[in-house]
Amino acid sequence: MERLVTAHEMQQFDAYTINKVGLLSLVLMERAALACLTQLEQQSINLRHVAVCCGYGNNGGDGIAIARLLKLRNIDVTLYLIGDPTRSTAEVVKQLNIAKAYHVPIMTTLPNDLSQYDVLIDALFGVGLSRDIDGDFAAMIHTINQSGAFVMSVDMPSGISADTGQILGVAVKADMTVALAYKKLGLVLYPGAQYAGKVMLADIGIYANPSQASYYSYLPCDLAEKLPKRADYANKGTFGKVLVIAGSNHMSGAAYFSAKAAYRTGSGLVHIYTPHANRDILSTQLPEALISTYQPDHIDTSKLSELIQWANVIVVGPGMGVSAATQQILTQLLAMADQPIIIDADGLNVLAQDLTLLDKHRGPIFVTPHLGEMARLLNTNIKGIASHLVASAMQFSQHHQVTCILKDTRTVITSADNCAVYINQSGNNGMATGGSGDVLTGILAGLIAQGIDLDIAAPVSVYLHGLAGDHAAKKHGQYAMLASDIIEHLSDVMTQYT
Ligand SMILES: NC(=O)C1=CN([C@@H]2O[C@H](COP(=O)(O)OP(=O)(O)OC[C@H]3O[C@@H](n4cnc5c(N)ncnc54)[C@H](OP(=O)(O)O)[C@@H]3O)[C@@H](O)[C@H]2O)[C@@H](O)CC1
Ligand SMILES: [K+]
Repeated sequence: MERLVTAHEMQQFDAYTINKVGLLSLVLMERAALACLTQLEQQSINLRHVAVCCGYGNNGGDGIAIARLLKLRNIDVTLYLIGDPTRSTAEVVKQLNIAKAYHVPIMTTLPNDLSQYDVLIDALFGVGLSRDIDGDFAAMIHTINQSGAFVMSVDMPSGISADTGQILGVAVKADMTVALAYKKLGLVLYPGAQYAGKVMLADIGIYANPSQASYYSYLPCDLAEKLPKRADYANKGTFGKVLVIAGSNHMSGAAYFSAKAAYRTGSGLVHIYTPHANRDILSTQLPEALISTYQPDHIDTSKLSELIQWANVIVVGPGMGVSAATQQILTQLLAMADQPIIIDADGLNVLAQDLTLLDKHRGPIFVTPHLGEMARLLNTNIKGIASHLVASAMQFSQHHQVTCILKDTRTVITSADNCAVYINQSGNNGMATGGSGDVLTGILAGLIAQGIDLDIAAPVSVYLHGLAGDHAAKKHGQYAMLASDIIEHLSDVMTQYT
């Protein structure tokens, strides 16, 4: 598991390490500078002419120490100091005195051009960036971005919010960022992840006191432990029963993807409930599935009740269309069922028309909106959601007591009981293809059917979905891969990592 931190958490850890543990601030800074230098030396780039661009906060302090270490290696280095010197931290004052003692060349005027340098080190702002950048700092960042030099950012690309990954006015486009102690959320969330370039993590001796992470991602080594164990002595009932309510007249693809993914993830039985017109095609495509059908203009409520009682977990919504039938099925489901329900796609669009439906359900609810669906659920616009992924998902989870899987390049998962927030880092742009979301609902249902702990069901499913997508992309390429390829590569991932 990889822990991710906010700016506030990082500041708390820094303060705890310095004030309670007793490690000197200058020692941490020296380690930060050495770690940056080591990373730089491992890149195959020229280090003949280097400029280090510093502010007067401690991120600048790291930069001044880096400039001095470069000077000691006989590299031609120039230190540019931007901003108001009266705002210098105590560490910056000390670092500057040391740098002067080692004769590091220091400039305090804004350069018009930095293209004569091979490498630029960006130490303008780290986790202390608190507002939009303008004036001299903005001019400096534009000059850095226009230089054509290799750019290494210290801790954060200056201008990127450590909490949201958003650009505060203007931001440095780095080739590489050395994250000190922990990756900040803004290095993982977009557009920050793109501005950061390659992210390297450096241990500088920070002691994180609170052991419970507030934000985390999974790593491949987590899968074996998290996937539900399979009993040797088993029958098909052992691995759970999934009900997939999906599809609309002559539109059976979503039901197929969801049901097949649930089987491929290991569930014992999958029952599809879909309009009558889809029976023949689905029974041909997926003979393993049980199939019951309905006439969209006349839902048989007693048949639906029977299916609800049969299932351990229910998927509702993929490909159903926003219709009276979808509305009726969702309403009955939420009123009757007490097992976990996964609401996706048109299930969410119908829900957005009447969110009080959620109050009726007694069991756990998982919602899987993409940005457009989330905007409808929160009655806002996509831009607002995209720039505040974590806050948006958290707001919906807490207000409606549901697990929210907000799907984006970095899918964010928040839970009703305010557990740690999961941010997914597996997957690739080839997964932005029709049917990919249906596959995710099937994986989630499949794992829940097999008894995975509900607290980790959503993160494990999203991570597994992304890894299967990465395997599919390796085989078919990101342009050509299909949702069905994600399903086909579930087996590689589940055998490789377990
Ligand atoms: N000892 C430690 O704690 C360690 C810290 N370490 C390093 O320190 C970094 C954190 O340092 P930091 O907290 O000093 O913040 P930093 O990012 O340098 O910037 C703060 C300055 O920027 C200013 N400012 C903010 N926004 C602005 C804007 N838009 N436009 C203009 N000014 C703006 C702000 O001004 P103010 O808001 O006070 O007016 C303040 O002066 C961390 O990322 C890591 O690299 C490591 O070495 C490990 C040990
Ligand atoms: K920086």
